[in-house]
Amino acid sequence: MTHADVTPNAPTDQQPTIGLIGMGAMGKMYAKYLSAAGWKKIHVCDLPEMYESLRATYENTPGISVFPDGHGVSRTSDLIIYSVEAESINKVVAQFGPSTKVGAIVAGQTSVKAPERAAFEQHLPGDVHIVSCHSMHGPTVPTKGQPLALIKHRASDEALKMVENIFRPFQSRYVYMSYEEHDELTANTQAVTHAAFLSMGTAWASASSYPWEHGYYVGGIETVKVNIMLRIFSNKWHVYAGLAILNPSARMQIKQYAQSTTDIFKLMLAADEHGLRKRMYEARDAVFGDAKGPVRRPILLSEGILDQFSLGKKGPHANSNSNRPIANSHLSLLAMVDCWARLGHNPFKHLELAATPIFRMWFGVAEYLFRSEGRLDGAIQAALYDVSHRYDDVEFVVASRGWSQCVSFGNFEWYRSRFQETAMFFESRFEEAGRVGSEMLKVIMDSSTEVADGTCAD
Ligand SMILES: NC(=O)C1=CN([C@@H]2O[C@H](COP(=O)(O)OP(=O)(O)OC[C@H]3O[C@@H](n4cnc5c(N)ncnc54)[C@H](OP(=O)(O)O)[C@@H]3O)[C@@H](O)[C@H]2O)C=CC1
Ligand SMILES: O=C(O)C(=O)Cc1ccc(O)cc1
Repeated sequence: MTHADVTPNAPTDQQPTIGLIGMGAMGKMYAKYLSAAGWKKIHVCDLPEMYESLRATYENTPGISVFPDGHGVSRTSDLIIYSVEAESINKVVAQFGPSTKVGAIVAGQTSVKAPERAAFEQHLPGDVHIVSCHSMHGPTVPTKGQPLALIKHRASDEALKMVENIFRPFQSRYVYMSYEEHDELTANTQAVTHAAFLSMGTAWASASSYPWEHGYYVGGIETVKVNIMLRIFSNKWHVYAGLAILNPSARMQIKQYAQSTTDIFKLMLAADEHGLRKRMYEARDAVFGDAKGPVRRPILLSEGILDQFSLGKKGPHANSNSNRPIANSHLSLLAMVDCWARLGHNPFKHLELAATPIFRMWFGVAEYLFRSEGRLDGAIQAALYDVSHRYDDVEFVVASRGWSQCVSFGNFEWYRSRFQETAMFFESRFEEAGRVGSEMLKVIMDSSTEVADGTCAD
């Protein structure tokens, strides 16, 4: 038996040593699952100043040994996973890569692979394998059933098999791709989706308005917008900055999103009903045309389900007769589908391949809106003639252009301050939103996995 075939039940001396460099949210998640599965030799480190506190954290966790830095981890491990900031990957691999054990396998968890690939190619010795990875979900989402990208870049089949076996306890769904395919896919799914939610947050913060307080955003689709926005702003800024700024494909997609937002807003201001309807119907047909997707149950079951996860109470602005939220232009969603159409994307393909939970939700609400003529026409009418959301819409246009410029300039400091300023505004609700958001993702993910007749429920 070789390391490649071994399971966590094997005697300790026959098990591979698994190294984790970077013990932030993702490193800790991997340590937790791998140790719980019974892998008995897990060597971890963070920055040297974290050594003592990491030792204290793991002193009673079976299988985990803490090292002062990445040299010890690299020299002793058969599989080394770098889970550090994308912006730092080059520096960290330059430091510890040369210490990699002969014949070991090296992986990275970074959400954007272009810098990781360059760092590995430049700094790793020629006698080590590169099989990279990316768990396509945040650290608090259970790994079971989620896509886990595996990138066999410079490696033997045996090395890939060993990585598959080590990660098996995650019960994730392996998706095989190249480094380039990874970055193209995540630009299409993650980067542009985040642009929409970052813009919502910045727009609401710029208007100094908590969306759950004024009654417009407390039901149905609005619940998804608010909960996911809060989830993103409660995560680390560098995760979003890295995957947008360092992904060569992301800039253009985010720019198109801002352009779609602006174009639609101009049609709204001009009350150009014919122009807006034509553009939205064309976008809908391009993205949701019948031939596009497999027949399956749509992602959202009902507004009733979503309403359970609302952070606010229906207030005076909610339409109390029908108990449904008031009409909204849904500018962020009109722009999303328009953007997918103009970029020639087929989000069904992305869903099948490797969608993150947030993309899945976002696609779900877009589908919910666009696959119902009544709902889409309601949004178009509201966009053209109901001015109650205009204040939010104008803030949204400005915010989406701001995020696009920020990503285009590639300035991490600017990104950090934009992100943190908005995050500060919403901070008091992060804890509750994390809990409610996780529950919402779980219920909706569970409801979206079965194949059914493809019709959209009310
Ligand atoms: N969070 C998420 O939702 C997901 C993140 N990812 C990706 O995973 C990677 C890690 O993300 P995440 O865990 O969230 O980020 P964190 O900031 O929580 O963790 C990164 C850790 O690496 C540490 N680190 C930095 N330099 C070194 C070094 N030289 N030696 C050892 N440790 C070092 C950091 O220390 P310090 O903080 O002091 O810099 C930090 O503790 C990123 O590339 C991210 O894009 C992938 C999937 C999901
Ligand atoms: O689901 C999302 O898009 C998230 O925001 C969480 C996330 C962030 C970074 C990743 O590399 C993967 C998942």
